[in-house]
Amino acid sequence: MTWCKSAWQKAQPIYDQIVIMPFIKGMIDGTLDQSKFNFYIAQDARYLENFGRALALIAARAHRKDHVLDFIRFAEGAIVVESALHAGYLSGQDGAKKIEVSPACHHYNSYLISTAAIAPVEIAMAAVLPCFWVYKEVGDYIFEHQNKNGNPYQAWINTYSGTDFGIVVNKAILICDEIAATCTPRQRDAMTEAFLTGCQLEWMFWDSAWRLEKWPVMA
Ligand SMILES: Cc1ncc(C[n+]2csc(CCO)c2C)c(N)n1
Repeated sequence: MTWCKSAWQKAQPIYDQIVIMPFIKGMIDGTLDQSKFNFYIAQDARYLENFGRALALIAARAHRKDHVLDFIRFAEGAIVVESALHAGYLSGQDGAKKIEVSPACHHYNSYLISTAAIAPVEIAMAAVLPCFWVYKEVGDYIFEHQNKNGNPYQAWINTYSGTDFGIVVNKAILICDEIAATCTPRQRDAMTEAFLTGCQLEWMFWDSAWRLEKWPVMA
């Protein structure tokens, strides 16, 4: 079995808990409270900037030249393409108002940047894979079960269930399998651990938006 298939099998319990989250159910039927979605989008803007930087760091550290190029393109996608989706949802709101990063977003950003900067590069690649793969699976799941009548979250759903995004995700999966095939069992286990951590952080990101998460103590 490929590394990706076995990693996904291990992540299945996390994925199963993601698709039943109230945030996801709300996007499916279109009833998700606008304030929770706005919180999510605002946090995601802070996340995407860091994610783009993490991908650029991995590009710089990749061993194969074709992987350098792939990760440069992923980084561009994170910053440019995704920002367009965000701009659509945030239009009409005060773009200059930079919201405070939530604890879950802060934690995810720190994990991505530190892993991309100093972990062995195969672990860094595994750590960012859930950002692609979980979104593809969740996007497809929502698309299949959605209420299409005036769902305010249609643009989001179309982005992550679309074929263009599918091609990018398949590329990220293929790269991890290519790298895992060159690794020792111990390195592959470390990749799996990083992959599972990324999946947990994806769950936490949606959970924090549902709770409009705040810092437990403030100045
Ligand atoms: C918390 C969070 N995780 C993953 C994504 C999805 N995503 C963001 S950038 C990118 C790759 C390049 O387009 C992908 C798949 C998101 N938006 N927010």
